[in-house]
Amino acid sequence: MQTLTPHVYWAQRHADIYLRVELSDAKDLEICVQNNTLQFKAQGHGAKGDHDYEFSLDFLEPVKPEVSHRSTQRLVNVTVRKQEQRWWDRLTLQERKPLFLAPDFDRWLDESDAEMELQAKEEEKINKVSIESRIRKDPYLGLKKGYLFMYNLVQFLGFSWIFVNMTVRLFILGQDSFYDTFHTIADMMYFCQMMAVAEVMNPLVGLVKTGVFPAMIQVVGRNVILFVIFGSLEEMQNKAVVFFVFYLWSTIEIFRYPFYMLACIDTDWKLLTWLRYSIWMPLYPLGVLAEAIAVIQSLPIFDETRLYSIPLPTVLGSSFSFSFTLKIYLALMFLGLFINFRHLFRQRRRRMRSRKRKNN
Ligand SMILES: CCCCCCCCCCCCC[C@@H](O)CC(=O)SCCNC(=O)CCNC(=O)[C@H](O)C(C)(C)COP(=O)(O)OP(=O)(O)OC[C@H]1O[C@@H](n2cnc3c(N)ncnc32)[C@H](O)[C@@H]1OP(=O)(O)O
Repeated sequence: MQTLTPHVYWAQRHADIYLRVELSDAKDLEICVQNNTLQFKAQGHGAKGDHDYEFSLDFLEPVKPEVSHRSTQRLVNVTVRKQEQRWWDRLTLQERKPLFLAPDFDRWLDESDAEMELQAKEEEKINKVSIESRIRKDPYLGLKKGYLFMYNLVQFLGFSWIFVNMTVRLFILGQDSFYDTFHTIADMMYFCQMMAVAEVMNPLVGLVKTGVFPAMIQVVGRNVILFVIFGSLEEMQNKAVVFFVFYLWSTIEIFRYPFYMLACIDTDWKLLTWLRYSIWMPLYPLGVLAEAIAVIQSLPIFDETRLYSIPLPTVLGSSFSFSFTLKIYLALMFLGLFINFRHLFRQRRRRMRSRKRKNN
């Protein structure tokens, strides 16, 4: 039988050379690398029909002696590993390309595309390792996510009940609904705000990756208003300010808690994420303003009733009024507003940046 040369197509990556030999039903394959030269011999059906086909290639740079190959009905794929991972200017030592050799455009990449492919593979590998190690490191991950999901669900239901109840009452009763908000809503608000103490505990025990201090400002700030100002002064309970404070609190929470619920199941709804990280901008200052009005309205009542006043020895006066503490607290509220506004702004920027990165 006459010995002929098959058509050979090639492509490269930083670590490998790929050869596609156009030979169908190839048998008696002999493929090896000796002295940096690939020797290929096989019998099969090529351009000139059934024959023995062979070729050899002197590589431009050193390759590893092991060769892997896989033959299909239509062709033989040969992979040769480069000794050093780097891009070659051409395949063969001789500058003139052998006539039987051509680029494999199905696998062809230029150097920068191959670099990007390599980078993507590396990133995929790193992600896989980090996911695997996270799963391996934390056997309670499912339990933690389950707890957080349930916590957020309960809070979402609580605040939704408050929000819907207040909205319906506003539509039916108009401004009259302002004055008995406390009596209809307070029990549920007590429940939700007592539960919210978990929001300080969660980052403390490492359940969520966020600062303890902003959560503490938020929870302490609201609970002072709810339990000390509204809860202990009956005179405050039928004031319109209760409506505004409760309405502003619940408006953010009906978006924040479902956002967290979705985060627990690794889901992200664009609109919800945008709302969670945007509507605090008008709501937070308005909330602090409403809370400050409540504190200011309570000052004369504390002075009158002497509630929580500390009796002093007669030389120092009769007693230390709680309203003095509240005046200091008023200043702290605006400091708290500044700290949390900055915190929320950073969270928003971080979140939007990571979203942009994901989209690119
Ligand atoms: C030391 C005591 C000082 C006392 C000083 C008193 C000063 C008083 C100042 C009072 C000011 C308070 C005013 C306030 O009451 C007014 C209002 O509320 S008005 C209504 C508008 N309000 C808001 O918009 C604020 C809402 N609240 C919050 O956003 C949070 O409470 C806050 C702590 C401010 C910020 O939340 P966080 O730090 O957790 O940020 P993120 O939401 O971005 O979360 C970070 C990552 O953690 C994950 N996470 C957090 N919580 C959960 C959860 N429950 N379940 C699951 N996952 C959670 C979240 O997914 C983020 O993960 P990733 O980074 O992967 O995205």
